Parts: sequence; structure tokens; C-alpha cells
Amino acid sequence: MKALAAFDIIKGPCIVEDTSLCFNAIGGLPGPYVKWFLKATGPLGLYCMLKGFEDKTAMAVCTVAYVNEHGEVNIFSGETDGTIVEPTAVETFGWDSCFKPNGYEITYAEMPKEEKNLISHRMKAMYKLKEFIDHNVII
Ligand SMILES: O=c1nc[nH]c2c1ncn2[C@H]1C[C@H](O)[C@@H](COP(=O)(O)OP(=O)(O)OP(=O)(O)O)O1
Repeated sequence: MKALAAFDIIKGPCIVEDTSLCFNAIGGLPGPYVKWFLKATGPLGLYCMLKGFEDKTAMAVCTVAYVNEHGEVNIFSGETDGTIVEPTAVETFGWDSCFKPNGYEITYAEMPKEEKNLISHRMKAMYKLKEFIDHNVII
């Protein structure tokens, strides 16, 4: 939908991106609706949503769509597993302050940007997109 809407406006090749944050305890919600949950409650509200659940695990998912000049869509997705924690004092972007990726003792918000960019859901999706463009798109 978003990809084709962008193609309608651009009328040429384009890339769109969408991010979800899926809580395993509640069947993957808020998922793609996280933008609206975050707006309503902030990272603290996201953390509090899981207070009644033992399972605090979550998956950050980035979906990138590449639309070629004919309007054909290719979709790439990157996932990073982690845990929802009480937001850290450092607030950087979105829900970064309450998402602690697996294998780290700090949240996305506490990492230098360069470090987040090495392990993030977005980097994984973008890497797949890069591989696709390198092999399939003549520039
Ligand atoms: O790495 C991230 N670390 C923390 N938070 C993040 C990240 N990436 C996106 N976010 C936030 C922004 C938005 O509140 C929500 C969904 O993102 P996303 O669907 O891409 O939002 P958006 O501003 O592009 O809006 P729209 O889909 O209506 O174009 O998660």
C-alpha cells in the first residue's frame, strides 16, 4: 500500500520503509501500530503494557519496499530480537529507550549510533535491499 502510494506520487523507482515493534506476550501487538501507541503513551507506556506479563521479549522489524520503474514491488525485512525494559534516562529516537537487543546490557538509546546501526532491524533490511540493488538494478 505505502509502496504503491509512493510510486503514484513519484512515478518512478522509490523506496519506502515501515517499522514494527512486536511484543511476543500479546501476539505481536502493537506491531505496525507502534507509532500510534508511542504517540499516546511514550516509551514508559509501552513498558507498562507488559507489566502483567512475565514475557517481556519483543521483536523489532523493519520492512523496506523497493518499487522499480514499472511499479513492481520487492520487499525486504530485517528483524532484531530483544526485551522491553523500563525506559532509560537517555531518550533518543522513538522507542529506542525501552528496547534492549539480545546480547546487550544496554538499550538502543544508550548505544552510539554507529553501534545500533551495526545490529539494528533497519540495517538488516537495508543490507538485503543493497544486495538486491547490487545484483538486479542497473543504474
Ligand atoms: O529504530 C527505531 N528505534 C526506535 N523507534 C523507531 C525506530 N524506527 C522507527 N521507530 C518508531 C518511529 C515511529 O513512531 C514507529 C513506527 O515507525 P514507522 O512506521 O517507520 O513510522 P513513520 O514515522 O515512517 O510513519 P508512517 O509509517 O506513517 O510513514 O517506530
